[in-house]
Amino acid sequence: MNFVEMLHAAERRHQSLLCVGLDPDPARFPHPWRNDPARIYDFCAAIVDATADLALAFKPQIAYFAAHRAEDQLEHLLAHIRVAAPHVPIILDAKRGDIGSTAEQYAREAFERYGADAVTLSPFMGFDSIQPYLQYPGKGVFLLCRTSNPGGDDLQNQRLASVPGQPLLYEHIARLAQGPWNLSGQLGLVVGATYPQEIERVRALAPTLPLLIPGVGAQGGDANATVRAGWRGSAQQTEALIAVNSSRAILYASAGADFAQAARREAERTRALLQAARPLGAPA
Ligand SMILES: O=C(O)c1cc(=O)[nH]c(=O)n1[C@@H]1O[C@H](COP(=O)(O)O)[C@@H](O)[C@H]1O
Repeated sequence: MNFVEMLHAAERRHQSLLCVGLDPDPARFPHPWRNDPARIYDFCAAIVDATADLALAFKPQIAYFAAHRAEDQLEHLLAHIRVAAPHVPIILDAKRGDIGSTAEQYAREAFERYGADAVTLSPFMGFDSIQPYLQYPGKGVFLLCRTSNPGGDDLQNQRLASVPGQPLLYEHIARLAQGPWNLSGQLGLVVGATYPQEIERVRALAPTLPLLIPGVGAQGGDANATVRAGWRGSAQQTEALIAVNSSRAILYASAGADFAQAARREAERTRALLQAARPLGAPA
């Protein structure tokens, strides 16, 4: 199964559009694990176990591991997800972007070392910085398009005077990803839940691509508006998926010993909000 097929299968199996983000911050762990980076694996594995049947995808954020010299724990975590949640694809949030020869090493890290099913990338350095990842058949590649942060405007909302139609930069990225760059059907786009109008625009420009949409939960994005803007489906089938990510709101729903149960409750709540927002006539 390729990444997109895995995503569709997980969506059907778990009736979920929720991507559970794994951004482990030891300073927010419950006692007695607080401030102990050696517990990153234990914390994340408990979250995975508590949400395995609720998630459309898991998204570990690599910086939260690397900053604590915990890459070995990340490897171990991906191996655990394969066993505990074998139907749930893993998006490694790395946001890489570099010249081809270096990108080859990053691609190897994501797909061979960690065994991720998909990766997030910055498209800033152009198509040759994306190509090495496309050499891995069946793997998914999400390109940053219209990010959830306020500073996303600085570049992404600039107009490109030299491109026919003078699109905004994020619109141009969406068109490239839907069209000429998507040689092997592996591309998807990242669009922030904090900007539903832009999600709608990206969806219009990229009708068949999976969208990774972070920004509900801690960043305050509206789950209902997000789904209505980005979800494409009919009564018969889902045409193009969205994976709506929430990290901190789930991970730190409780600071106590009940953190995993609280994470499950918050994941259930978010999943239900996303399901309820699907347009009428769409598959339940
Ligand atoms: O690529 C991402 O995942 C991403 C893109 C974006 O535009 N905004 C964004 O917040 N993210 C990531 O999504 C997660 C959001 O976390 P919460 O705000 O805690 O739900 C973090 O891991 C971010 O790095």
